[in-house]
Amino acid sequence: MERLRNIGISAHIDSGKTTLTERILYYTGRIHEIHEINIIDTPGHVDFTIEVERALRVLDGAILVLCSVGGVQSQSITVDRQMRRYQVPRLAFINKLDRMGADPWKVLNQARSKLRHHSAAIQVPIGLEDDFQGLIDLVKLKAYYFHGSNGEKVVTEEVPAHMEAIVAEKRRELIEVVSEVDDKLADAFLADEPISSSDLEEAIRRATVARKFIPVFMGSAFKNKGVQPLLDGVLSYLPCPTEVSNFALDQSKNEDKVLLAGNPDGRLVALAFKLEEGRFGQLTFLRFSHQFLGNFYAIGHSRGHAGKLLLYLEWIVLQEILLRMDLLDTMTSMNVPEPVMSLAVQPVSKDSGGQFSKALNRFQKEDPTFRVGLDPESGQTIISGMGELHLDIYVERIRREYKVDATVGKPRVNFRETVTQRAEFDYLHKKQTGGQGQYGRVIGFIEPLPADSPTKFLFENMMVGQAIPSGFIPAIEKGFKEAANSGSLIGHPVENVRIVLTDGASHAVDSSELAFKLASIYAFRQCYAAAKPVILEPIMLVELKVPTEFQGTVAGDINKRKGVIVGNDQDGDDSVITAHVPLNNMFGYSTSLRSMTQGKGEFTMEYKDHLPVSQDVQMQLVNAYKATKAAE
Ligand SMILES: Nc1nc2c(ncn2[C@@H]2O[C@H](COP(=O)(O)OP(=O)(O)OP(=O)(O)O)[C@@H](O)[C@H]2O)c(=O)[nH]1
Repeated sequence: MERLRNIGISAHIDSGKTTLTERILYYTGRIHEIHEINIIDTPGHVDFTIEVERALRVLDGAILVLCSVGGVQSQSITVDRQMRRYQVPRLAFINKLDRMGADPWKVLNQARSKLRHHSAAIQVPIGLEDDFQGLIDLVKLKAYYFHGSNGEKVVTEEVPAHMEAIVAEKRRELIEVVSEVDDKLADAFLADEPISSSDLEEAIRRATVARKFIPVFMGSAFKNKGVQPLLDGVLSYLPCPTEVSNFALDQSKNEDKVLLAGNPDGRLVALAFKLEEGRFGQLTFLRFSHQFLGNFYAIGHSRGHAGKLLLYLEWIVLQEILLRMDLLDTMTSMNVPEPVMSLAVQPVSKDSGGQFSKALNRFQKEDPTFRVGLDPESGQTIISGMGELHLDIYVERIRREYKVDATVGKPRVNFRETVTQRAEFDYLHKKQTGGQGQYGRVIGFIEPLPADSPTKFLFENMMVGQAIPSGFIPAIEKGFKEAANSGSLIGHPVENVRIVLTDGASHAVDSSELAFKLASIYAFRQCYAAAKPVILEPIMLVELKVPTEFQGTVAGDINKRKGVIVGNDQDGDDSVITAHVPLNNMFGYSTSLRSMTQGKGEFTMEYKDHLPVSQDVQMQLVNAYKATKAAE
């Protein structure tokens, strides 16, 4: 275990992740030739957020790759934020030192200013660009050169005399920076005691594992230089599985957290972090608390379960594993973002309904950001996800893999509705048409939940006395829930609402669950307008990088899209713009950015928040909704 590392490699596009990964596999003996395998990696696009999130969920450490020319780019910021959220200790690797314009010191400063990294270089390069020859390790004070056709022979030499001054300066900087976050090193540094290689190495390790420091490595993956020292760095400075607290949920104990690796009771537990429905059934990716030597087999089945836990699994594990495994745990809550976009899909022919639902079931199981629902009014199937591309891919897979010809509606944004003030209801539902009548009266109020409320819908029965027999309360809650599913402004779910029942009335013969459920639905609709409802729309955090000559045009266009520019930085010849923009105004944005910047601009976007739309937009949306309803 001490020499095992679970790591991820994350970076802006094109910085050399794939090249670096391949070299790592080569030098660790996993592949025997460079260019031998294809690496399956997770695209960094917002539409595939969940792939990145679940990978981060099971990592113990990571390497953030930065390009020594491009520096800290828009996606570097996004992936760095994700790693921070999952509290993943990390190293930085400044790649492509062989390229023209390579400047690792500039990149290190950007990491400090833009990513707020507390970091320092662990190495100094010997030469740069065409002349990049090797690296000096500031901890061990040795020079490394990489010989052989694939750089596999690492030759260690003394620090060249002409570099002693810069090495001394950078080593002092490293010690200073680490001292700021490591008391033990600080004591030695302040007392002016000599600091040995191993003292320094241990201090760097403590600070990195504690996520207070990010050591910076350098090299050229493509030219096979610097990868082995980076790997040594992974071993020296990133934690092994037993040093991090990775949790799963204990099903048998009401979802208590249990420690995965290094589990103190020595129980065999596992965390299921990804499911894939394949030709041979379900494939489950697990992280175990123990290391297995040799092969083992497991068979199992799952019952799907939405909610905080993504899936509950039941397992039967063969052979001796069966005896040792007393429970198996499942995914702890990942950051699963709410889908922001939906579209209607329908199989053209009724005969393909079976295949169609099979496809949808499978996608839902594999991808928690992909949801399937029914439009309560039209009865159409609605799929929701993280963006246009995300949904396009599933529509295409329905066609290609399941051979289902489907009609597809226009993608639309997932609006929500909410109330802004308290409103009272008092509704009597009464019908007497021969036979048994219907009688139910509900009295109470609805009001907004506080912004930080963990639930989006809360029903409370605060009735004193027995005006309504308690057996009818669940039906009342059900009625309110159903009504809140589709608000009367534009038919979207009403969220952040608290409904309180204070009184009511019933009839000995005519009251029924149905009568109370209907009374609640009508009560909700009755008081909804008085609660001053508003429409909420998804707002995206958009990061743009464009050559400065286009900055004005692009910023003007963001304003036209009702975006708010929150940041504007200069990065060499580029402008980096950060803005909050309504998703509804971002359809087809990549095409228009391309034409505004002659193809030179790039952008990333991720979900930020749901916020109220302006009054005029609300009017437009409400009118459009009324018009489609009238046409039906
Ligand atoms: N000069 C130079 N080029 C490099 C280096 N590392 C990678 N490249 C090149 O940069 C390009 C992108 O490298 P990849 O390894 O595909 O980068 P990536 O980060 O996996 O890219 P995406 O998967 O598109 O995000 C390729 O043309 C590589 O050959 C390097 O150290 N020096």
